Amino acid sequence: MESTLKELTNGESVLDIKDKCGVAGGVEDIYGEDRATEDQTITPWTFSVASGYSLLRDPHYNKGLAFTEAERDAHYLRGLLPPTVSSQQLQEKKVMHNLRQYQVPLQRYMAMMDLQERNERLFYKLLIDNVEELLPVVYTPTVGEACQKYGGIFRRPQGLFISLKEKGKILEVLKNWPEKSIQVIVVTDGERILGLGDLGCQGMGIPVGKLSLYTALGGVRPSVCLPITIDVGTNNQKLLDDEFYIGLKQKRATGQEYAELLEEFMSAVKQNYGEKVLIQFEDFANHNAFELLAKYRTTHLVFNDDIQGTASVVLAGLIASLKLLGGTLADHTFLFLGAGEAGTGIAELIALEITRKTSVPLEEARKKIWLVDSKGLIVSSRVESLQHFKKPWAHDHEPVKELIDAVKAIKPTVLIGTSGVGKTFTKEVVEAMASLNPKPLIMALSNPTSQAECTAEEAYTWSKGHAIFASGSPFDPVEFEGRTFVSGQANNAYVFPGFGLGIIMSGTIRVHDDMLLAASEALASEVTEDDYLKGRIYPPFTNIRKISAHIAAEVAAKAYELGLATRLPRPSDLVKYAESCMYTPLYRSYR
Ligand SMILES: O=C([O-])CC(=O)C(=O)O
Ligand SMILES: [Mg+2]
Repeated sequence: MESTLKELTNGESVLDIKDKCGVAGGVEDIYGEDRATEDQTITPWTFSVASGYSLLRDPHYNKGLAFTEAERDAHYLRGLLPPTVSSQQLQEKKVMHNLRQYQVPLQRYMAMMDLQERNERLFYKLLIDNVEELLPVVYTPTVGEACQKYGGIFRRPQGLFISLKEKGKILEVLKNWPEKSIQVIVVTDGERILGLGDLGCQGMGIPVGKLSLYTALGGVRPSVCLPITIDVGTNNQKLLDDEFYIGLKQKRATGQEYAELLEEFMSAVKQNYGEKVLIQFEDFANHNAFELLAKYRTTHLVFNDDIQGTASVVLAGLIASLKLLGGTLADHTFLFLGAGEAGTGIAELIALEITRKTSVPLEEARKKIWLVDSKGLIVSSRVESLQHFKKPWAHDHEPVKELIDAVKAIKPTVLIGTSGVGKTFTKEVVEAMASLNPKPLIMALSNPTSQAECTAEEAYTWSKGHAIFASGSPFDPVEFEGRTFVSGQANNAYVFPGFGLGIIMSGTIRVHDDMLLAASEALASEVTEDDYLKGRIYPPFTNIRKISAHIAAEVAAKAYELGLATRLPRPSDLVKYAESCMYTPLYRSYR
């Protein structure tokens, strides 16, 4: 029988044939056991109740000193713990105290990662209760440094690594992951980590960090989150020469080889987890980011955080800022430094919002938006040589090389930095913005802090306290002439956790741009009078779970309206429903 099959298959695998005949086990066969033939291997999963030593070593269930007397008896923990029984609150106090002893941010990051590996609920309790203090530790800016040094500080693997070595076996690799039910994947190929460039396999810090925010900020259960790094090599010579580098030591695969691996990955994910797993692309280089989004947005539930998430957050800040600046979006003129994923993604969403609010056609709306890239202002005479995602922004104007000259020529009311290059909003640029506008809106979005186009202090002092400022990475409040300015953090972290929750809770199968607009409106409406008085156009992160519930509700409402939601009937109160879906990190009692 087997030899007949092999003859019949002409060398193709039995799985291929099964696929073609449409008899594959498909998504229901999550272990691949039905579809495997006798000569194919499957994973021998076992499930058992954790107890004793293994319970203490299981981060999902470990509670450390918080195991009660009864639990210590029932779960064979006697003697494995010292006599004292602590509350989670006391544990939290202790860990926060210990963390604050570390002066070096990277040590805090490592301590937090160790905690996540040791006691997951305590990790999330800390992150949720101390979000303003800990966000810069597990996320930008520290996560950037962690990725740069990832090999050196590597202890235990986190997430799933899919490299060129796994070509042809990606489905099996997915089955190696211990959780079977996955709702969100954040995936990177490490080619453009924040504004730090190609960090190859060490980009893993980003999916891990983003997903910890999915849980802490958006309330998505940790067990349904899967961080993935696709390793196709790196062109970063420093890493290739680094003996501690953890990735493939080869130059990046490109072209067909790259596309095939990604195609196998996308198919395997859908096959293994079904239609409703959200795949968030993160920190891919421009060319791949745009292509992957265009290629998969009609067949998969995909979301590019750098193009779409950043756009939604920045648009929210712009909508909110109208209370301070006056006018409508269509009355403003926007100038970007940087015409990559973030720049063009934001530009497109601003134009879309203008068309939704007015009768202005998209082509006209785009004319209010100008972009500068490394070669200068994007103008129509350059159109032939422009990458396709820049072409819509090539307006009629004479060539301008420098940003400062573009500011003087275009006279923007809003200046947005998405260049990935630090210190590019010079004193001259900020002063020019301030001379053109009573309240210049300046956003320095590049991450981490070292790549910010200018600092909060520079924006306020150079504009003599007139600028409204927001940045991608956080800055401390700034004192200027007796006033305290608190800047907002225009980071996609405001939106993606709530956005993802909205999609998951409604069973939405595709991302639609109108859902991004809904998220922007929801976030903008959370800015209070008190925030405006301090000069901020984003709410503080302290209330982020409440904000995420609102974003989730608005995104879900839009999905239902568009007929893209599959969870029926639609809950009548979506905010309440979102809140009820959210993970809480309090310990549970064990029977
Ligand atoms: O990770 C962040 O802080 C924001 C982001 O997506 C990026 O800079 O690529
Ligand atoms: Mg990113």
